[in-house]
Amino acid sequence: MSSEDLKESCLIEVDNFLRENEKSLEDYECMPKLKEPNSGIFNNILLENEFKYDYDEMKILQDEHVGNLNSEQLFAYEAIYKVVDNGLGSMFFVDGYGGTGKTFLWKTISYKLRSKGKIVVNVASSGIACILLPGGKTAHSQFGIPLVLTKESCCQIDKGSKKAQLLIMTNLIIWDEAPMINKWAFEAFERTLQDIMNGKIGIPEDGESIVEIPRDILIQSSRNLIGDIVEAIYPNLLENISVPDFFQDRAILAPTLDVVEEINDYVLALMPGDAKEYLSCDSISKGDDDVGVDLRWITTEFLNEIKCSGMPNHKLIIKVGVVIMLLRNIDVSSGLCNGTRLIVFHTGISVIGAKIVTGTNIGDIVYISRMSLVPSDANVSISFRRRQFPFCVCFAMTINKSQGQTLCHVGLYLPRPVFTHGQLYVAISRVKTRAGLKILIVDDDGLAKTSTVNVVYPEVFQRIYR
Ligand SMILES: Nc1ncnc2c1ncn2[C@@H]1O[C@H](COP(=O)(O)OP(=O)(O)OP(=O)(O)O)[C@@H](O)[C@H]1O
Repeated sequence: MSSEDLKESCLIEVDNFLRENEKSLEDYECMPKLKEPNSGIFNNILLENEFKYDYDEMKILQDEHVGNLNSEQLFAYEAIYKVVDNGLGSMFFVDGYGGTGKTFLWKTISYKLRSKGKIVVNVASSGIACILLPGGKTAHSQFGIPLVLTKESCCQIDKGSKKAQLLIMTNLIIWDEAPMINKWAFEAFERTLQDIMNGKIGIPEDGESIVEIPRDILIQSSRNLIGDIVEAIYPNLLENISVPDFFQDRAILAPTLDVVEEINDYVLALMPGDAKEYLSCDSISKGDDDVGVDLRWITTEFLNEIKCSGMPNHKLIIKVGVVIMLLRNIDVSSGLCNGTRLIVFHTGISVIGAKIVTGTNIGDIVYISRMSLVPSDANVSISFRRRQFPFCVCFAMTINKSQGQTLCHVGLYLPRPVFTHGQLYVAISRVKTRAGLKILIVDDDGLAKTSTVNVVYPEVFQRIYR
């Protein structure tokens, strides 16, 4: 092969990789171009990718899946397909507890429509859920939803852009884990759709009620509240610690980060072995002097104190055997995404060795190094960077972080009620069986209660499969 041909082959290969991620060499001025550029249909890679599906293969998959649908899945499948096929335009909210086959339904509908040459855009609110959808992406990346949202936000989709063309031609949008995203994200997306398509869908939904929790699910509390919930979910911790997979299917959920940290510190202290401490290196983002804050007051110690959602703490303490959760999408194709849980087996100076225990790559061994992270939390008004391992300890996790996980034992600890629509539903639907669910609700005096404020339907408890 001549060096010219070799160069062309390399460029084709690079172009193919870029196309898988909805870019091409044409998007980069500095890159050499292909001799015969692949302009594709409509000169739009997003549409090109949607029309790449092999109709016969989709038909086979569709037949396989439809034949297996249970009656409830079939009902939803037929209702949705009828509306899409007739171009009627509608919105469906498909409600189902964890593991009852929602993703299976999305797949079936996607195969069916794709086998007919229709376009289905599959998104999920979290990275961990989107890898389970055929051709899935996070809602943020697919719709250009801003990381920092306000009431007036719009998505970063320009009229006439490739993304706008795709949305105009789309027959169905499937949004998995929808309740777990800030409502401003939907409002931003709706505004954007109105802008590029002149349409309006959906009506506001809201509601709040007191939900009485059945006795068999409640934890009878002593005065050691955290000890009680830990014992309910991680019984006889010291004896069971060496049992393979003991931690794999268990987690305690709580509404806020401070409570989650308290539980994690408690369990960490119970575990045998030497604790290793990893400190981050924090710095103000360069050139970010427009925040209206006198930067002379922002000391390193001040930055170190900042704790926010989606960001590891300045001080990370772990031991061998500890369960951790990734806080960034590192390599989605290898199952290393935001929300993946792992168990630490090596605590090196610059790398942490861990085994994946959730998602698509269970059992894989990975080594994680430090990375530079910036907060995406809208409540953090200072732009700063933190160089730290991109994970947190996760015997307990926030309800929001638990989306996409299906577990055998879930402890829900509510020292204060859930605070956003759908949160209690998400927490409870993480568990596979009613027997695996334990809830501890605490009043202002630290005493166990039997009810909590909620914004979903009480029937949820009657229909968890036993
Ligand atoms: N009708 C079906 N026939 C065969 N297998 C099914 C069917 N429905 C679901 N499953 C299987 O059950 C398991 C759980 O289903 P699925 O992942 O679709 O649930 P889910 O409701 O999306 O869960 P979660 O809320 O946790 O995301 C999967 O392995 C799926 O393949």
